[in-house]
Amino acid sequence: MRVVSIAMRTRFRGITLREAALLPGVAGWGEWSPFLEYPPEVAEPWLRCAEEAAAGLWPAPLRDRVPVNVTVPAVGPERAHEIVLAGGCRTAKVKVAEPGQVLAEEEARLEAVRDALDTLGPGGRIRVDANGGWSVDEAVAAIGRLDRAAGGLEYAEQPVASVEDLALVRRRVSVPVAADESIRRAEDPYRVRELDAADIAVLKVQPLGGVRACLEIAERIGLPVVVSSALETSVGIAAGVALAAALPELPYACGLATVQLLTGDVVDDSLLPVGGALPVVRPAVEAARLDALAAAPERVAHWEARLAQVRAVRKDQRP
Ligand SMILES: O=C(O)CCC(=O)C1=CC=C[C@@H](O)[C@@H]1C(=O)O
Repeated sequence: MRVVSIAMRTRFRGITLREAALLPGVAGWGEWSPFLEYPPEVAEPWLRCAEEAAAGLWPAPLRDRVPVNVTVPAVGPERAHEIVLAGGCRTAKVKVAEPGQVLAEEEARLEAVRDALDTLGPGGRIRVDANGGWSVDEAVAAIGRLDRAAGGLEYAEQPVASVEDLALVRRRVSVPVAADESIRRAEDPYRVRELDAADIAVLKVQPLGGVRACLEIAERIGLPVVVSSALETSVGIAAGVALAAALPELPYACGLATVQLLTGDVVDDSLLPVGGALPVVRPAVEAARLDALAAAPERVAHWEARLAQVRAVRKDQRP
């Protein structure tokens, strides 16, 4: 196992330093990078994703490029404008409902994003992600206001935390609703379908146990899918790209342009968007980069202990 530690360009999800473990296998490296606070049971499907990658078990691609969105953290309007211009993507996903933020700041962020997209040309789309940060009434009010500020929202992702509330919000707003945490953190990801709680399913390969597991969810959930990242290096992003490339239909841009949020990477040819899309490739890991980004020995020991804990959880789960 190799462990890397990479500084973020902008604080995102409360994180300023991203750690990832890379596991070798017959087909190359797989990335295992569950967030540090996740207990072993939660980190277990993330490991299945890394093992699948290292074993070379991805399905054949159906396309050779994957359209992506630029990800705009909860930053001020000037910075949001810069990020959208620099990204060159035609779709922007904007973080909203972060603690301590007021709606007026979010409206200003969305207006700046709209302005930057229009500078790049016609047809730009804006989606927002609230990470379950609103109550039902707050979500209904905020989505209306943000829809106006954005000049039309493509969709609102996880406006409220529970799947029941998601269904309530969906019935009260005209903007389409996407489910993320209601799928990847749920006991039963298919409750979203049973309750008619969403128009779109956001799938992340690591938390959901890999590319093939996600393909199965996509088939059973019966909703259009947006593949999104978990802030991986290009090794982990390649797994998301493999899923996006294998889906029978891909009507929306995917949230896989997040290598832009990192200050370093483990490959020379990072999976960064060109003309708003990622190429469907699996970039090769560079040994020199693993060395340059290597985490401190105590952090490597921490990840090794974590891996042992996840394997112990698996043993306990065996009948
Ligand atoms: O979807 C994107 O544009 C990028 C990925 C992204 O937003 C996230 C990645 C990792 C952790 C999450 O807090 C966050 C998300 O909420 O989807």
